[in-house]
Amino acid sequence: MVAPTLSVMTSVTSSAAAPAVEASDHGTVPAGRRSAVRSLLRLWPYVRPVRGTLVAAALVSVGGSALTLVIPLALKGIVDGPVTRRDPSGVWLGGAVLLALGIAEAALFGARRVLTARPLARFEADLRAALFSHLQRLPVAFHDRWPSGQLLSRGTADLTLLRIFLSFPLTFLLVNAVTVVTGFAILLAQEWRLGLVLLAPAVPVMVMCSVFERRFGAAARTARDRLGDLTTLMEESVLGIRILKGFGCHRAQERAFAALAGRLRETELLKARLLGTVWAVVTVLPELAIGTALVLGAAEVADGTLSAGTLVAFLSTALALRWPVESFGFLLAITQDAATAADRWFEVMDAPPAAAGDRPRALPAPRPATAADGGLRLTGVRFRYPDAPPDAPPVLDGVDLHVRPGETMALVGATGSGKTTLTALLPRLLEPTAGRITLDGRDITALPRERLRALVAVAFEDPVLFSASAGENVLMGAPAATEDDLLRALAVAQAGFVHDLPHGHRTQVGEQGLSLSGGQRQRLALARAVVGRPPFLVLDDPLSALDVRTEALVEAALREVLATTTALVVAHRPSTVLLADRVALLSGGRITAVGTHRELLHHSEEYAWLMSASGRAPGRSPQGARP
Ligand SMILES: Nc1ncnc2c1ncn2[C@@H]1O[C@H](COP(=O)(O)OP(=O)(O)OP(=O)(O)O)[C@@H](O)[C@H]1O
Repeated sequence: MVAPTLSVMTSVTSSAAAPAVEASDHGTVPAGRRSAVRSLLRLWPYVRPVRGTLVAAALVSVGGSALTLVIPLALKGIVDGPVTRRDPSGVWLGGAVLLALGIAEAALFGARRVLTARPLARFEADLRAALFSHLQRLPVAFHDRWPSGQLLSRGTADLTLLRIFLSFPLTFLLVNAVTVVTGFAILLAQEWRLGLVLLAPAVPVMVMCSVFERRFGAAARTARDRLGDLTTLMEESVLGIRILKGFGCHRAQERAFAALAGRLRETELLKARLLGTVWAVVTVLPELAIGTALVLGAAEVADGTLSAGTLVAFLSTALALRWPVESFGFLLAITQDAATAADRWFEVMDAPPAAAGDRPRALPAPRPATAADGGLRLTGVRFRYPDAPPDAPPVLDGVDLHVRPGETMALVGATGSGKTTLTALLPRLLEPTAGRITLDGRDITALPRERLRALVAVAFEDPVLFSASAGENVLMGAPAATEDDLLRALAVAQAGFVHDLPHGHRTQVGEQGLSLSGGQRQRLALARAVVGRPPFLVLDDPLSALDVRTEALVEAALREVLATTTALVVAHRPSTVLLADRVALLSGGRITAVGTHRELLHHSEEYAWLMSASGRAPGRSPQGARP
């Protein structure tokens, strides 16, 4: 069994080698070829249910922005009318109209927020639920490859970013575009020469925005991936706190954290610099244009070719357009962040889930089941981990094994010989690269997964418990089981300690069962495996964490359970081997010997060595057991 290890150092060194803007390992589309619009459009199926609300919010915002543009026109009317005529009541009336327009504008923008809050919270929740459910269906090989922090950040911060994008930047990208086009039409209609002066910066601003979009997109991707690495490191540090403290590694961990956080900071600063540059350009160029228009317009008013009211209205409109224009840089930045978040979400969602039934590759033609097919049979099973080095031999290389109906077979092999890997093939947590596994003559790939997992129960060497009550943890093995089944399973696994907990089996056992001892967790995991009375039982060294007295008690109870099932039990010690009717020796990726414990002791030097405490190696190395 390969225990989960801290991947901190790996992630730190891999990131250290990375350039300032690099691609992640996890299916990143190179920034140059990526289109933010295409990435965001892929979200359409999830946006569709809230499209009505978004359109309504956009219309309300357009209404608000239209009022923003109407206010300068009302101002022109007041300046050219009551102010020029020195009519106080007209000025008061004009002021009241301006106030009403201002209140209506604020009300419309407020309404947009109210309209979007609830549907967008639902949109975010739907994406999160879809990701979670997909993660549950992805094969173990996927989870072996992906660091947990990368998945956590994609299911949390990235989705919040997408909701924020839909609630504000998306609407304002559209609304501001409409406002700017309309505003310039009004400006050109009022005084076309001054309007052209204001339009002059449009070309350099557009070029700048396109360069910015590309570079910011790459930086946004790097930042989100680095945030994922940081999340992984934090999660591992919290889960592995006992090891870190026990080995005094917390300083090294802090250094690793500081290095990763420093790299994330660098990327965020790069983003800020890019945003600062584009913001400066889209602010300064229009300001210069407005200044130039002011000077030229004042000269025209002095010449009498332009009314003062028109100049006031023109400049008010130009000033009203400042924010929509300036905000483009900032809105583009959020759009890039959101497109990156969408890419990262789809990278997980695009990973194919484990097949529900048949394996896609061709199976040998089925033949009628015979009595000899009963029990558990592995024929020519090969397995290689997808991330193993290309020159590494397969972990399993032609395993042939038959566990007869009702028999208990112990599986013995040197450490690293592939015992845990073999047990993971039976409930299809891993898929063989070649070969066939049958249960009572039925190919496991032809069984629906739920059916297969009801037939085969597994207790792994590393007993994982969840943040739930002790009883709920056991009943995960058979949700339909009754209280009597639960009590029987607890008795079989010698888990009577549960009754002494403050609330009996309803006591919460804490995150990952860390409030329990290793032996207690192992007994609960054993109870979980036997609670559903499975016809096939796979136990990976079920007695390893028990003291000698409890081991004897569990053994006695296990004998009763094993008598009623077909079982494969990974064993490291003679006491566990003695639970079995026969023993299979796994060596060099194959089953090299099968027989009773006594027979193998006599006929297999490697087996005798494995079972002895002498430490004297046989003629060949048992480690990996390859010549
Ligand atoms: N996810 C993985 N990716 C690549 N190689 C792996 C992976 N998991 C295990 N291995 C390798 O497969 C081999 C078999 O591992 P496995 O855990 O099945 O051995 P084992 O016989 O159960 O060992 P032990 O007795 O120590 O529990 C080992 O060399 C291990 O390094």
